[in-house]
Amino acid sequence: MSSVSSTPASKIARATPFTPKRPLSSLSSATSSTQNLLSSTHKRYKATVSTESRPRNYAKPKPVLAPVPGTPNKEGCDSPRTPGTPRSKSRQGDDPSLMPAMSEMDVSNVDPEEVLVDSQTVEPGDISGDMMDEAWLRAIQSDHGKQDKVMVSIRIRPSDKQSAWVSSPGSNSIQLDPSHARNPNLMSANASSSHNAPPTTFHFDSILTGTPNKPIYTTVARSHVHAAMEGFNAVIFAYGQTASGKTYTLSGDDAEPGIIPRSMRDVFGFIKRTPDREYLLRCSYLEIYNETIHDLLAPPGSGSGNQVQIQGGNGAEIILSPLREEVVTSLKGVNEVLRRGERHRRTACTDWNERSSRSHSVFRLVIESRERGAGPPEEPDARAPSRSGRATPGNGRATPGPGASGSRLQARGGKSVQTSVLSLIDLAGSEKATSDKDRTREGKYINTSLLTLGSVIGTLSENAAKNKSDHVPYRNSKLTRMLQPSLSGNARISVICTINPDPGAVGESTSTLGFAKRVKGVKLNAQKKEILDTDALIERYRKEIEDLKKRLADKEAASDVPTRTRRLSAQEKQDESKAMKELNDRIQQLTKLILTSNTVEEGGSESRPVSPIKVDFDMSPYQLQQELLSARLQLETQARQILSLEAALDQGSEQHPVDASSDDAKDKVIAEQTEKIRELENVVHGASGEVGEVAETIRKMREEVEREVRGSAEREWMSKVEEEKRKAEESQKWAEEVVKELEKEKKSRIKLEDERRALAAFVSKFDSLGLGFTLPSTSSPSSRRTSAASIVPPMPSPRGAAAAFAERKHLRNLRARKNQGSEDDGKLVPFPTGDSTSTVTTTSEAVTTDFDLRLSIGEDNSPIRIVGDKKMMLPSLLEEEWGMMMESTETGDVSFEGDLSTTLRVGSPTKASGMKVFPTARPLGRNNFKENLPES
Ligand SMILES: Nc1ncnc2c1ncn2[C@@H]1O[C@H](COP(=O)(O)OP(=O)(O)OP(=O)(O)O)[C@@H](O)[C@H]1O
Repeated sequence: MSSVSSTPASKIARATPFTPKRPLSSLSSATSSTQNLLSSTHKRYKATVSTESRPRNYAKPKPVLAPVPGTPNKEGCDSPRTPGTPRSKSRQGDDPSLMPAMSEMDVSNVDPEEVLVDSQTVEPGDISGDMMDEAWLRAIQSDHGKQDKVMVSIRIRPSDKQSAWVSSPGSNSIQLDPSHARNPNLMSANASSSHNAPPTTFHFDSILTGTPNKPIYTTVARSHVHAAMEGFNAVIFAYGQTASGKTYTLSGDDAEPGIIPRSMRDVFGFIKRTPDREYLLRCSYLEIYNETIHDLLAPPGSGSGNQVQIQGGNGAEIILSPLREEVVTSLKGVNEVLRRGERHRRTACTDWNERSSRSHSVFRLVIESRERGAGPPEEPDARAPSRSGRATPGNGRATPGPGASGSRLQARGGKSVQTSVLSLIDLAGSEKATSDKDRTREGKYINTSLLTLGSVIGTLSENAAKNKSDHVPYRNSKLTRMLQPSLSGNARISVICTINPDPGAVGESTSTLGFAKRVKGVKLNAQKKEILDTDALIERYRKEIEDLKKRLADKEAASDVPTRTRRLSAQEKQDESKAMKELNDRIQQLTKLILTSNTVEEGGSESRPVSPIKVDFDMSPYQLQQELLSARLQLETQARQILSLEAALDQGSEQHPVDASSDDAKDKVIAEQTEKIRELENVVHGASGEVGEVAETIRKMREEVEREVRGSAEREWMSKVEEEKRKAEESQKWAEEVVKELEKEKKSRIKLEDERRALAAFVSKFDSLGLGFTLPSTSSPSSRRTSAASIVPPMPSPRGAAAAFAERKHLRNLRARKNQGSEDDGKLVPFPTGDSTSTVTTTSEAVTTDFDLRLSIGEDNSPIRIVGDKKMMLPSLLEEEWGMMMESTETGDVSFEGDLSTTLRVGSPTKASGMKVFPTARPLGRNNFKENLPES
């Protein structure tokens, strides 16, 4: 065993503001024991050397160690100052960039979804250069939530004097050097204690020494920071007499950053290593000065004068209002908040500490996290009252209190949101009365609140040790009231008790170690806090109901002893009826949520709802089915909620057994709730009946629609068939008539042909007898007209009768045309101009008798002119058969006017080949015929 001694002064020089101005009386040489203690403590948590642990520049040794409280040294304080008005205008004006009002990151000004931090957004510079010891990480992670004890560590401040305390290297115990057993300070400390002989040996989780802050962080804080990141509330605080090194441990300085800056770096490191979650980080900074809570980040001139009130809560949760919270997304942001808060902290030069904390300061980080890649946020129910949180003045938005009961981050896609609070607390140090009036007054407040903390811890530890439930006086100070949720169990707690090893401080050190010992006895039961979305909540309710039913059954089976036999104190009765009221409120709230859902008619005084579904008869059967499905789901949800209400009611009775004096009131509450449940059941049954009716209506409607559809389709098809039949009959009739006409036509043609043949035979007979005569040449109409005028009895000539016959026929036709033409004159449709001459295609196959000329010019029936060698054609035949108009040209060609669709037949296919057909540039007007026709 070796004595705990000082650290060499050359190794403890640090930058301001923590460097006291008072010179050290002497700087003794270092003893190896301190180093040994340190190394022995930390070898269990080996981590690779970080940049922060590299050797510092210790070239400028500075006196840093303050005297023990028993030896005030007034010369040390150049000008004692009271930081009574820390946020005076002049201070605010120092650096406009640090003015809180300017911060854009006030939680009430930002959209939480926009400021989430995840592994991708963390800057490399924001995380510690340390390589994580994987084994260590696994060990602490498996331990999360299991620890039911406070972690207590002792940090011995380096001293230039002979230490009064000894500790074996590698041991976690500390013992008072026997030579100091009769130390007057120890005796005076003992006098105020109820113990006969003060204990002089103590065992803790770790005994730490030395100047470096990194091993301190690794040993006492890292596991708790990780627990907070995993969803558990965590509290780390430093306790000890003034000038023993609490602020140095928590905040440190530029050369040796303390627990707060290191834990913030670790937070970002943790996020970097957790790629499957996203985080919302908010921090606040406050202090308790003379039993008043002040917001260190509040903007200047805020209405409440920066004072914060503790509101409501049943102890499990408290709400601080108004408290500014700032969203942080980087280490830089956190450091800025820290700097701003520290500027406003109340420190003063005291007899023992150049920069003594005159208040308890609390730095809080609210951590909300959610699995990444969840669906869109669930629509918050606007009608649902806020379950917790406070209204931020001026904007009406809720901000959760330190109990972190309200979540800014929305649960979504069945994924829960984890919420936890990491609180890092630098307590003011206990101190003796000083010559300064203000300091003495502050000291009184500090000591009172520390005493209350001590007695709260003492009661808690005793309750745990003796399985008692004695009243805990949390409300006796602001500090204990604020720490109530954590101290009553729902947090992982690590306490660092700092002591001054000087013989002159043995009394205070013993007292600190006694406090540390009591803290060790406090039992914890930290629970993760999760906020669930609807799907997850329903699932959770279902499990909870099953669990509760099982527990109830077990209990009933295990004991017949009634649970309501316990005797309660007045305070406990009050607490219980309050708890019952809260339960009642919660049930009412849930009831309201159910009743204000769409199933209830707005403003209806009756609890029975109207039809949960308004049947829209324009909906398709499919839509109606969907409606029915959603109604069924709604019904199931209501049924589950009723079950959970029943379970909550059962749980309430189980957790808060009532004594005889308040039975009536509680029975009344239970009767009210039972009545409400009955009403809800009516609602559900009513809804069920309605759903049945709706289903029947839908079924009938569907049948009707199907009948209707089938009927109308059949009718439509029948009318179509009728129509087709009618058309077919008409076509048949028409075809029959056409056939009849054709036959008639055929008969008349045969008759005509016979007549023609007979006539031709007669004419040739007539000619063969030499009775015919020859007409003069009729190459042109004019010449024909001349010939007609000077007509002389014709002389019989060979084929003269035939020619005469043809001529007569021609003239007859022309006359007929002429008569008709007088009606049609000017109505002829002109030929499209510009058409080129087309060669008539002939079908040489038609060699036997006739061949077809298929005219392919245009689609209309415009007249055409056929030009060809007269000799090659049988004009008379053309004229006779098809009514083509023949006209002689000067070249001796003949032209025919006819119909485009006409099929021309000529007697000699070979001769007709090469005949040209082309559209006339100008239609042949009737007048031409009139002029050219000989008078009959
Ligand atoms: N482990 C340490 N190594 C080197 N210097 C230390 C150490 N602990 C404390 N000091 C120095 O001792 C002085 C007092 O420390 P500190 O201000 O942290 O004490 P405190 O407990 O916070 O006091 P108070 O309760 O009055 O605020 C400071 O100058 C600080 O730098």
